[in-house]
Parts: sequence; C-alpha cells; structure tokens
Amino acid sequence: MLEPPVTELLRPWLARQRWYTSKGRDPDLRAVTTLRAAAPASGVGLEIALVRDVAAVPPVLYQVPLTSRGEPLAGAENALVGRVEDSELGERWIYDGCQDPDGATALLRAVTDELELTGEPPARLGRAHGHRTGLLPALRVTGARVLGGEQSNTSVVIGSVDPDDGREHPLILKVFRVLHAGANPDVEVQQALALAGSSRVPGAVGDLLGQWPDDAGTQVTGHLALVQEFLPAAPDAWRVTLAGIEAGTDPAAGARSLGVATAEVHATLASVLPTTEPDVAARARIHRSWSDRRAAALSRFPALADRAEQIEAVFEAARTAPWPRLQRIHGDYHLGQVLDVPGRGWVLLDFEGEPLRPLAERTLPDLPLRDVAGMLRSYDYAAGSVVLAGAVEPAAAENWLSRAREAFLDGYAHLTRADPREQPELLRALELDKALYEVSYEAGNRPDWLRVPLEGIERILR
Ligand SMILES: Nc1ncnc2c1ncn2[C@@H]1O[C@H](COP(=O)(O)OP(=O)(O)O)[C@@H](O)[C@H]1O
Ligand SMILES: O=P(O)(O)O[C@H]1O[C@H](CO)[C@@H](O[C@H]2O[C@H](CO)[C@@H](O)[C@H](O)[C@H]2O)[C@H](O)[C@H]1O
Repeated sequence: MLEPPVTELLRPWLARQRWYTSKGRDPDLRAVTTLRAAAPASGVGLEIALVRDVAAVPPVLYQVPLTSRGEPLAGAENALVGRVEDSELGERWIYDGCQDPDGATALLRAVTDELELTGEPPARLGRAHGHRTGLLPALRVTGARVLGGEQSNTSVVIGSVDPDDGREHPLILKVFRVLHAGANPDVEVQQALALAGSSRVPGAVGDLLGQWPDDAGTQVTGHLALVQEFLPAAPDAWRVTLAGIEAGTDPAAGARSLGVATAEVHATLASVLPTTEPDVAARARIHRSWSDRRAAALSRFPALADRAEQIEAVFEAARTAPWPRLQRIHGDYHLGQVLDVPGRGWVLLDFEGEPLRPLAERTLPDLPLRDVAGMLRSYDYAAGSVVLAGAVEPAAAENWLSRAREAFLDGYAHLTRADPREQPELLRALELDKALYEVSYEAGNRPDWLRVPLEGIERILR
C-alpha cells in the first residue's frame, strides 16, 4: 500500500507532461493495473502504472513507468514524481522510470525478454511480453538519456556495447504514452519494413506487448514500447529544411530525393502488407473522416464556418474522383519524421499515425497520397514558420515553397510512375484534410502556430 496512492501522486505530475492530451484541464485518474518487475535489477524497483484519465472524453489510458528508490537519486531532481510511504518498505522516492537510467535499462531488458513484468493479482490482471526481432549480441548498457523536444511519446537513447568486441550499438527505446488495444502501427509497419530489408527505417530490435483490462474488464493486448537502432548525428529534415530556407539554398535536390524515398517506402509496404480495393464502404469511411475533421476544426476555430461549404465541395469532388488501391502508409508524415543519415540518405520514423485519430482507423489500408499531402503541408509549415519568425520575406518563402513542392512530387512520380498531380482532386482534399487536422492539433498544443494551417487552408481553397 502506498500513501498517497499512485493515482494521487501522478495527478499533478501527469498534467504537466508534454504527452498529456487534455492540457489545461485536471485529470481524474483510475488505476487500471500495475506491471511489476519480478526481480528488480540493482535493488531499484520498476513498475509500469497503467492509469485511465476518466475526465477525458473518451477516457485516455496512459502508460507511466516508475522507479521506486529507498534514497533520492543524485542529479535526478527533474525526474522525481514524488515521495510516498510504502507500508512494507517505508519511505520511497518515486521517479519517472524513463528518466531514471535503471528504469530505462529495466524496460530494455523487458523488451529483450530478460526481465519479466507481471500484473497485480488477483483482480487487476496484466502482463507484458518482450519480443526480440533483431539478432543482437548480449549487450552491456553504458548509459541512458531521454530525448527532449516536442514529442507525443517518450524516447530514451540507450548506449550499449558488445562486451566481446567493444563495438557500440546505440539503441532507442520508445515508450508509448497513450495506449490502445491492438497492434501499434509504429511497431507493425516499421518492423515489416525493416524485416523486408528496407534501409529507409532504423533496424528493428524488439517490442513490448502488454495486457490489461479494458473498460468492461476484458483483457486486451497492445504495444507498450518499441526498441530500434539509434541513428546518431542524423539531423531531422525539418531542421535541415529550415536551415536551407534561411540560407537561400535551392530545395530541389533534397525535396526530390525525399520524394523518391517516400515512393520507395510505399512500394515496399504495398508488397509486404495487405492492400485493398477502394470500395464503396472504404470511400464512405474516408469521406466521413474528412467531414469529422472539418467539424472538429470548426469547433476549435469557429471563424472557419465561413469556409465550410467550400471545404465540403473539395471533399465531395475527391469522393467521386478515381482512387488507387489502398495500402499501409506512414500516416502522419512530415519533415520532423525523417532523418538525414550520413551515408544512408533519408530514414523515416514514427509510423504511429496521427495521435488525434482513433487507432482502429490508423491501422487500416489508406490512400498513399495522404503521406504525399502530409509532406506538402510540412513544406508549407517550413515556409510559414520562417516567415512567422521574420527570418525570410514572404515572397522568397513562396518561391521556395513552390520549388520544394514540385521537386518532391517529381521525385515521387519518378519512382512510382503515378504522378500525384494527375490525381488533383484527391491530393487537394488530402492537403485540406491535413490542414484541418493541424488546426485542431495547434489549438490544443501550440496556439501561436495556428496561423500556419489557417493560411494553408486559404491557399488550398484558392
Ligand atoms: N532510430 C532513431 N535514431 C535517431 N533518432 C531518432 C530515432 N527514433 C527517433 N529519433 C528522434 O526522436 C524524435 C522523436 O521520435 P518519434 O518516433 O517521432 O516520437 P514521437 O511519437 O514521440 O513524436 C525524432 O524526431 C528523432 O529526432
Ligand atoms: O510528430 P508527432 O507524431 O508528434 O506529430 C504531431 O506533432 C507535429 C508537430 O511536432 C505535427 O506536425 C505539424 O507541425 C510540424 C512542424 O513542427 C510540421 O512539419 C507538420 O507538417 C505539421 O503537421 C503533427 O501534425 C502532429 O500529428
């Protein structure tokens, strides 16, 4: 027994985290289960608390790995969640398990199936299973650090060496914060690509599957974490692109090669994962999702009501236009999801899909042009953000944007032999859909950036 109970301890802390989805509103947490390491490494206990925020509509299930220590951990003040009184162990210091290097190491060991995590008996059953996909030697962990920045999940870079030859094998452990029943596309799609031999995603190492009771008490399964090869010294395309615009560099070569890389990934995905006909039901479902996004953006930004009819007309034109076969895609493709890896080229990350979209939708075959549209929106964001910052004149940014767009589309068309510009209704609807999603996303996360998708909507409607 802990005093205060873990849900009370977590309440104020969770509300301050970047990945908390109901910013500005207090959570109301219910304990779902706690997965505990059977034999704690180094005397530091790892527990994964699964807590449901029932104040959110619909309720959101969060994963919170915690470590429990008998003494404070020097230098880890920022990782301290709080102090509790444990009825068996006495006073304990509870840390964010991702920021505590022993916690991150224990999570890695759970993924590589060297550490067992079991749920609280008897009523709140839960369990986790590690699953190794890569042939890694027995590694010695040398350190762990959480990556900072704007992230929907928590990623920890883990240094490790092969004790036999001293070679370094840096790894990245991604802890999914919002959990869903079912396979997480970030695991499923990236592993499918990596195991097909694609160098366009990081090497696969393993994943952690969890079991927990859903709202109705039925045991469900979903992914808790993913471990991959970490690619050091690889800036993401967002940073590379911003530096390029500010320096006045021609974007054509980089954007074209990104178009080629995108088409290559789409081709591999179509060959290793199921594809489907765009039948009446699939078209209706996707068309409905566009209308839902329009409604969500309008409720976030009511002034958009003036544009509602024009927006619906764009969606209607796309619904009746010719559609290609549906297939698995990236799903939330933007410049921040691509690394520029020296000697390897563009490497794609984060196939989890849009965090604001239900998982059931994100795992269905979809329109590959959705990714093309996502990247075009991202070039628009890059141009918009340098103008917002006053770093580049609007006319120069506009000129840069049109070169980047055309080069990206040329690269994509070159490899696929299907030019997205030959499907203008669909491409326009998907760009508009993404911009509407961005209105909702920015309203909840970065209201100062709202101008960028709003201006994007105006441009698309023009
Ligand atoms: N395998 C990797 N190698 C190097 N950096 C990575 C790797 N995976 C993720 N990153 C870095 O971590 C950031 C966040 O990862 P991402 O998978 O996009 O997480 P999130 O879902 O939290 O946004 C990326 O933008 C990138 O900078
Ligand atoms: O990377 P995530 O999976 O967390 O994606 C979410 O956050 C992104 C912001 O970091 C957001 O992307 C939007 O902003 C980007 C610039 O920061 C821009 O390049 C993208 O085009 C734009 O959509 C993404 O939409 C959201 O799902």
